[in-house]
Amino acid sequence: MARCFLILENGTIAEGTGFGFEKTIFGEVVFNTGMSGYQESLTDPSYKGQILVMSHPLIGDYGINPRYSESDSVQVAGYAVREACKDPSKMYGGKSLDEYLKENKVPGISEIDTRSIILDIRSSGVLKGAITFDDDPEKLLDEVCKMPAYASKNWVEEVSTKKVVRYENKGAKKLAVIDCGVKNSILSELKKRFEVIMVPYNVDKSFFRNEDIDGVFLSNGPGDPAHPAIQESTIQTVKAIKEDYPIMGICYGTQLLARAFGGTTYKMKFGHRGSNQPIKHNGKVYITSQNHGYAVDKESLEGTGFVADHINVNDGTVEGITHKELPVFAVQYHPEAAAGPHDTMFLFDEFKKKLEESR
Ligand SMILES: NC(=O)CC[C@H](N)C(=O)O
Repeated sequence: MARCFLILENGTIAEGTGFGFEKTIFGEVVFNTGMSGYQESLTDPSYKGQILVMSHPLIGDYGINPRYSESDSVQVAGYAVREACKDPSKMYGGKSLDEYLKENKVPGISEIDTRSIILDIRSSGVLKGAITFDDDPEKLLDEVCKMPAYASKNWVEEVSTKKVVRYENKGAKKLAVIDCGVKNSILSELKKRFEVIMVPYNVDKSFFRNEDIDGVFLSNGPGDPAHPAIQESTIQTVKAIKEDYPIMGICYGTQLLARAFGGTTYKMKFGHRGSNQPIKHNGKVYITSQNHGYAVDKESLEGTGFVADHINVNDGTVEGITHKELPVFAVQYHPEAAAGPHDTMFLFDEFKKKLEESR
């Protein structure tokens, strides 16, 4: 295994053991505290452009199961772990993290103190970073500091479907899914309940005039929901249809919906990424999976018609919004889990009921 370095804009240069595909990459460095679900995170399009650091020390021990992939490839820019299991269980065939990341042309670094790096991120906020196998990491420090801000790129463009894709479901209500990088597990929950028409993130509002749609779903996705390209496309379309259908959003979808109704979003210090985040909704506490670095600004919901009725118990962040009059709601967390607890899976059935009641 080759020497490898994780370089952070705060000057940290962590030397470790490289695995996966040997190349230099740059990205926004974020962390996930999940003990399982490494394959779901690696393949979640919401991580596009990010270097993912895991706080759990041993990653890869149960191998790779194609069923767990959230998209057709590894989406993270790079991966940083304490220990990349070299001899995984054979229960899913025994593919190692090293082989998997090599196949996907993504670099990884192991044998570094991931927890001290995470403490740095928790105190300073998310950082720009790079992973390199070059022997002179110092020379990259300047480039890391000068790399464009993560928020400056429209990452959704890289992960959204380029064409309309239809999934039949005879007799079921028709749901338009605006694909900002939808996870496979979310799509599978929707396909169980609806006839799904998946459309690109920049679908024009005229699409809805020509299709007999019963409801709309706004998906998870990477990047800043305030990006100008998103403002000028997805959010304009959502604005045009926001009072015409039952709408559900997950994660990025919550941010799009809030912004379409006049609310605002902000970048969090280091976000919530893991599968043990407690939220309170209607007097009950649910444990949820989360992967978000932006959030809806609660005060900005004033006058939008939304109430923030899902709240993070740890820090008071808005974790879900429900419209007081319209059949429209969205949650910042991931009710489909993948990986994590299924406490809030019922929301998909609540949404199905809204479509059945509304037309
Ligand atoms: N998983 C998501 O949809 C993430 C939404 C958004 N990119 C954020 O980081 O907050």
